[in-house]
Amino acid sequence: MVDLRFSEEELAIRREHITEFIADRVDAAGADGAVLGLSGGIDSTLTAHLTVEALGEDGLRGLVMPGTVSREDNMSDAERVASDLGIEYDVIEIQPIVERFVDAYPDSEGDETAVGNARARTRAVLNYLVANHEDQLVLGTGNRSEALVGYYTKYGDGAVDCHPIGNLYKQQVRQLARAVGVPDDLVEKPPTAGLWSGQTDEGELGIAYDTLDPILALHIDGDVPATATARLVDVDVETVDRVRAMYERSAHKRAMPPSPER
Ligand SMILES: Nc1ncnc2c1ncn2[C@@H]1O[C@H](COP(=O)(O)OP(=O)(O)OC[C@H]2O[C@@H]([n+]3cccc(C(=O)O)c3)[C@H](O)[C@@H]2O)[C@@H](O)[C@H]1O
Ligand SMILES: Nc1ncnc2c1ncn2[C@@H]1O[C@H](COP(=O)(O)OP(=O)(O)OP(=O)(O)O)[C@@H](O)[C@H]1O
Ligand SMILES: [Mg+2]
Repeated sequence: MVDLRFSEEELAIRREHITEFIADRVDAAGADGAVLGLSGGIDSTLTAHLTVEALGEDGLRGLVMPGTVSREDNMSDAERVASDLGIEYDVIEIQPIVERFVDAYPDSEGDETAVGNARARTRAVLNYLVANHEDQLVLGTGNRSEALVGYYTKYGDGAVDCHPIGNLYKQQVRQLARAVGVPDDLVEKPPTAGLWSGQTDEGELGIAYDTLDPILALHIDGDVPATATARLVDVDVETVDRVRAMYERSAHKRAMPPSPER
């Protein structure tokens, strides 16, 4: 299996690079710190840790935003992260807001994707409500694996001012999370978008991150042909082709909305 984890030396360099990036973005914007959504998952937990390293505990506000499908253990983990880091945080229930959207367009009721994405977009509106009012930047928590396959909600969790961990594949997110002291139970729990009940990233994507990451690194980022990638990762070539299809189908999420040339 192809291993994308960093050497100790490279890991330390990456960690410093990301904390400098966060401090530089906030400084360049003339902002008074940053805000991010805390879900109890590894991406937001790692981003919060690195932001406190960069800005100090006064530089970050966390928003814990449960909805009806949010698991209670995830929400208590999110509050534990905020308390352990010593940052200020608010708990905001999104269900009443999401219900208003569904009431406004009742045909959407029961559509898991549409309503699930409305949950992610409701959180984005709240992030920006706080950022505008507190003069802060909204930090994204997306990693490179999610970005390349488009596994996020356009203008939902994708609506942010910068992506501090956006260059790390999920395996590397786990490695850096351990290094900065994220508790093992948070590093090891199955990633979930939490948009509907029972959802997991690997279940919905149909592939484990330990398989997806090397395919992305070799075939998408490294231009290694599909057949060679399949051999190196020990999967069939159809799996590599399926990942390429996800990458191509989601190109619109990684680009500015286009206009006619003239
Ligand atoms: N070719 C194209 N050119 C321009 N725009 C295009 C387009 N194709 C679709 N679109 C637009 O994009 C929309 C579809 O994109 P979008 O609204 O994002 O919706 P979609 O990609 O269908 O769903 C979001 C996916 O991301 C997952 N997710 C969401 C949030 C968080 C996480 C997580 O890991 O935590 C994962 C979620 O489980 C789901 O699988 C369409 O309704 C259309 O408006
Ligand atoms: N209930 C929630 N409260 C606050 N923010 C949330 C909530 N659910 C999702 N988010 C925001 O949306 C982001 C995207 O979710 P995503 O699941 O990709 O990351 P994660 O939960 O941090 O990590 P993991 O992928 O391991 O579940 C989160 O990092 C967080 O910023
Ligand atoms: Mg999650």
